[in-house]
Amino acid sequence: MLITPKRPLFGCVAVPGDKSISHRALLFSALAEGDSHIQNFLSTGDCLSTMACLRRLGIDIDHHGTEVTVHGRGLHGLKAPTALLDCGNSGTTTRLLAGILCGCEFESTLDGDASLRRRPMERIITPLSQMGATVSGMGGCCPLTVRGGNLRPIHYQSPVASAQLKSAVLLAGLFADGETSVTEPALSRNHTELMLREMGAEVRIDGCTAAVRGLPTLHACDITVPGDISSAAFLIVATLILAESEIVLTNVGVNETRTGLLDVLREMGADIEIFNRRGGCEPVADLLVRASTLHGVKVGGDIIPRMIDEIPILAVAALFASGTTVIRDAEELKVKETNRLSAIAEELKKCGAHIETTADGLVIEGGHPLHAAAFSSHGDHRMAMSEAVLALRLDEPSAIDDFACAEISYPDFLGTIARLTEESL
Ligand SMILES: O=C(O)C1=C[C@@H](OP(=O)(O)O)[C@@H](O)[C@H](O)C1
Ligand SMILES: C=C(OP(=O)(O)O)C(=O)O
Repeated sequence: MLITPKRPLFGCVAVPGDKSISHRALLFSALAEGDSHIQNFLSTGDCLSTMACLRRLGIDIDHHGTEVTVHGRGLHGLKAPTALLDCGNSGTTTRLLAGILCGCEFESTLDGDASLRRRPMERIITPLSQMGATVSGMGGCCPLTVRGGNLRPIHYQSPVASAQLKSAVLLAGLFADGETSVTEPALSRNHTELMLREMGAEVRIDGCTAAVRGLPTLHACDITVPGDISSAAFLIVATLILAESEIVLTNVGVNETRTGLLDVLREMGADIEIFNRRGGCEPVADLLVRASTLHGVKVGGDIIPRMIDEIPILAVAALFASGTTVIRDAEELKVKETNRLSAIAEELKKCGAHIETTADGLVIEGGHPLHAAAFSSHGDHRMAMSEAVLALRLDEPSAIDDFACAEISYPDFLGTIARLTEESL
């Protein structure tokens, strides 16, 4: 894919539905009694993997683009699959579904692509085994075989702030008689807690501890998925770094456990207004973003889980900020679709960036001259879109290999950029 430098972005756009919430809407609706209707569903790679797995587990799902109806079969309604459960590229599918399968009295195997097979599953194997399930992986990775049933509640002190780990334990906790809780070192996204509560489960949230009481009856719901702030992030940074740009992003999910990037960009000097706040258990808002003069910042600690998927695009913003940006406490990026810390440093250097990795983050010196380059996405959607945003600001067209992986979370990303550019003519 060849990306040419662009004029300002201008106009109004709604980003696609939130990936994390789309996964959860499917999974939890399957465990509910009755039909759940989902609107603005993210109908792309990862969420379609979740849908295919649920169908293999005997759930009927009607799917028309962004509208989905899940015919829930209740907490104990999943059927033994006759084939492997293919989670594709999706860590969320694997870890959340593993938690649910621990409550089912049959054996099933979860597997996925080469990237997924490298991602650590030991982090869920440990607590799920403590609950009484039999979960085994190849060297702590996929393929993962789960034999469930007869679970006991636990309190789990998680070594890592991970919503996927937390959700796996809480979902297994739905099948255990009593309260199952997870305490994490910093608060990760809380969509599981909010949606389970909305569906009638007894959920307790106390700082970094989330707990669920087992054996609830979950009731079917109408769920409208907010726009994905992790997808909005690419358009926000593109607008900030392309002079004279001004865009409005409508219907963006602004759950506080996801808005770390907005806080950091504002601290860097970004002109971002959040208005029209509305919504139910998952708040949404519209964002007005204008091109801005940015300066470097130090980022680390509890804010990192609130922007865990936005570090690659923050690194791109930092290239156009004066001074140095230091990102710490981000070692979790090493176990995403690719090692995002080394991949960002390797790729951004290709266009002349001054960027180095540290043990747990990145140091980026902004303001150096940059030039067009041939980038690799490393097969990682967030890398591909970060590189595309960077390419918009380079002197000549830049190439990105395997850009197609962007479809995992934002299929029409380049079309959206093209439309916003035309509107500025
Ligand atoms: O729960 C979720 O939907 C997600 C949690 C995060 O992963 P971790 O739980 O591994 O931090 C995030 O990186 C991923 O894109 C989606
Ligand atoms: C890490 C991500 O997703 P997952 O863990 O579900 O593969 C992501 O979308 O950036």
